[in-house]
Amino acid sequence: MAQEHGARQKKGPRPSVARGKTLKRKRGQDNLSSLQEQIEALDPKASVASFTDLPLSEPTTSGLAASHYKTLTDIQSRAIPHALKGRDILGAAKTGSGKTLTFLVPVLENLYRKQWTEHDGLGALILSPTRELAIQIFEVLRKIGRYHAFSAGLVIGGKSLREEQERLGRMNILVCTPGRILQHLDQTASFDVFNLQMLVLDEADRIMDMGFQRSVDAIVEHLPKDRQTMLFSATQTKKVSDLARLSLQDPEYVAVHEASTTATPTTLQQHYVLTPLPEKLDVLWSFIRSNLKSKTIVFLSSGKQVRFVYESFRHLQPGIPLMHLHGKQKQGGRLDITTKYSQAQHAVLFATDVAARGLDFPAVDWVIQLDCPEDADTYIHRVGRTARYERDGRAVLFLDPSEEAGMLKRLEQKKIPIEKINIKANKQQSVKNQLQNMCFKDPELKYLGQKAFISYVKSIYIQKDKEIFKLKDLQLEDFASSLGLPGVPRIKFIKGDDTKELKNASRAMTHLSDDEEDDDDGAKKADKKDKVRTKYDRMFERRNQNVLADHYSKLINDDGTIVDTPDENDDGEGSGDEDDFLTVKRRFEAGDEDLGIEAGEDNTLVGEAANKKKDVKVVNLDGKELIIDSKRREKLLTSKKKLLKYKGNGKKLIYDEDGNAHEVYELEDEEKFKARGDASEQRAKFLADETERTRMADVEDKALARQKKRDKKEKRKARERELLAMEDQSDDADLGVQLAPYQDHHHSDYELSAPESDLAAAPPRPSKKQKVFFADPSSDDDRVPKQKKNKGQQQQPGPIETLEDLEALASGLLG
Ligand SMILES: Nc1ncnc2c1ncn2[C@@H]1O[C@H](COP(=O)(O)OP(=O)(O)OP(=O)(O)O)[C@@H](O)[C@H]1O
Repeated sequence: MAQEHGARQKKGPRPSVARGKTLKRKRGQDNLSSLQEQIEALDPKASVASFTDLPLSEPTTSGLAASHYKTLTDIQSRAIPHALKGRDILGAAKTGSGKTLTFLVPVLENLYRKQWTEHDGLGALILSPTRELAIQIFEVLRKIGRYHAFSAGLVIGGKSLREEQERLGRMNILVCTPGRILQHLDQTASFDVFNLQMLVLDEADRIMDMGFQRSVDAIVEHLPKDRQTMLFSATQTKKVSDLARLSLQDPEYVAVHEASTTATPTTLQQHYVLTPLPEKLDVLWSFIRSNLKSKTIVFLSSGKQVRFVYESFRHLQPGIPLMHLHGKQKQGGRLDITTKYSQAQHAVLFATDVAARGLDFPAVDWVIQLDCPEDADTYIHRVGRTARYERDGRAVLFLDPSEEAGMLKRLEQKKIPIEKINIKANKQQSVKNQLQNMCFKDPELKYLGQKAFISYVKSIYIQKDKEIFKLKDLQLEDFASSLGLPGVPRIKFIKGDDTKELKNASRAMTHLSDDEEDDDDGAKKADKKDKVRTKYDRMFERRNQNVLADHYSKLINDDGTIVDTPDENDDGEGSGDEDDFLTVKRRFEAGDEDLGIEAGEDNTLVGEAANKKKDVKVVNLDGKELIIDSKRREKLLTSKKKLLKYKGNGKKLIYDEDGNAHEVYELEDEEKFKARGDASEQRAKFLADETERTRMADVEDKALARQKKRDKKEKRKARERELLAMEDQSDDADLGVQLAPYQDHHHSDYELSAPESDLAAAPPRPSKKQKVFFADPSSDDDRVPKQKKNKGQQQQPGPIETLEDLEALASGLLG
């Protein structure tokens, strides 16, 4: 925009064009003041039926209409008016009731009424607990915000920090995951949030719980206190501690379904089946075989469980597409799966709780909880993936007899109606023998099975609610054999493991490392202590080492040296494996000749070759040892640049007034030093002083960088205002009108808009034939729920289909 105005000033606008623009601005200004008046006059308690009844700007109204949103849902009609008036909101409404629009509409509107431009910086920050949900929110924002001029970005990790850094400073609205945005707040000097107007937490109870506690508190520290804050969730509470942490000001608690008799959608049928742990997989298999024309999500307690069930069922070929989703997959794969599953008519998705909250997969028929959820809230969110926005859905919870009483009590406390059903005996099939066969033939699958077993047992062990989860009551031996395993894997527990912490901690940091999960007795403990061991070391120490995939085998050198490669894509939020933090010293193979590198005068390089046939050790100044082969050595000697690598770091010298060089820290006279007191005290004091000095310097640097940026922005804005005023003066002479600059942004490069495909038709409903798997205990009737017509269900248009699409989106500038 600044460029545009600069050019205009030089040439001078043609009178007719300028008059047209002035008129347009005047109209905009009038509309804006009238909108402001309407908002002030708006009675937030009056019921609003249609979006056109709300005092919304033209771009938002058009965006909603183009996305086929006409009437408001309950939560929308009760919360949007408060939010438009700038109130802090605590929004609670059932799953699938339209909470996303409830915060997105006010975000767009409140920034629009403030005439937010790119020079104003970040106006709204929307936090989501998972990447998938952030992507989904971002897509809805793109749909309804398509006629606005704001710039919006998606910051969810999984791509280069630097690329994001470059663009962040230009964003008006950001949708992000807590970890990644905190990284930017700490590290990106150009990213300034001093002007932030709105903070939104979707799935707020999840974001405020222990897993994100530190990140959220640190994020909030960066934000201005004077802002509008909105919290939404299907399991939202009025927890005082949360309100204090976010400094909410007199929030409006909008709990639409608080008075409702159930906490879950009324269109959802909920059942549980009593299935002893060793029979779970048989029942699940039989269910899938009987519902080949359905769309189902199966929730399991860990990524390892998900992988095993997915891989083994895939081998068994049930006759329906199978997919799997868990936090350890790479971002591209995760995106691919969510897109494919969204578009699928019939499919089974095996997932961890990464898919439990917020995801709006269209037309899901069944939610199966193969593993019991950790609490009733998780239950509510999992089953909420079906029966969304006026649709029907069915949910089935698998309970081991030991879990039944405890879980039913918890569900009742949360007003969740659930009924027991039985499995029709004639529909049951067993896959136990097939799994045993497969594990025998395919060691890789057996290995996955062992991992699945261990992770399941551990998941039960670390659960907090011991009224539900009783490890000692589970038939573990039979469970292991139901997975096809020849024996029960040995497990060692560490006391003090905490469910939430474990779930959220980077996997690399958990106590539960692979060596504790081994069923192997061959690994020698004494050895383990002395060596630096990688995950590959541990794999090779296992008895079942032939289970390793080709990929791992390639990592072994001929002589058995193991090469560990760092996972560049591991962003700490999902990809990578649990032990990636362990690395071995990189080792080069021994060469034929000696290195011939002599110690230099400054002793930077020491060549040491005891024997021509042996390794050559190079010790650099930092004391690191490297072993170099002959070919590499030759190359090394020809390349000064490469040699620099072994030279260690240079010394920093300071010159005094007489031009004499000094080291930064020089030894002082020993007597003087002793006279000043105890050495350790002096050391501690020195460290404390230096730490404080660097901290202060860092604070000053950051403040300076921010101030510079603010000044620059201010200058730019002042210039823009000046130009507009000049234009106004000349136009006023002709027309006597005032200008409003925001209209100029319309359809500019920074527009928050993208062409959208129209809504896809809802997939056909499952046929009657496929729904005869579960039987009501009180009757033999196979009656199925009537499927309601899919009234106005908003399908995901799914424009983000590939990683490239996501990168393009995440890069921020849309239009
Ligand atoms: N006013 C509306 N008219 C028609 N469809 C709507 C309306 N509001 C929301 N929807 C649709 O309802 C579905 C659920 O909306 P949304 O994802 O916002 O629910 P939610 O309350 O956030 O659910 P969850 O608690 O699971 O996160 C979406 O497909 C959305 O397009």
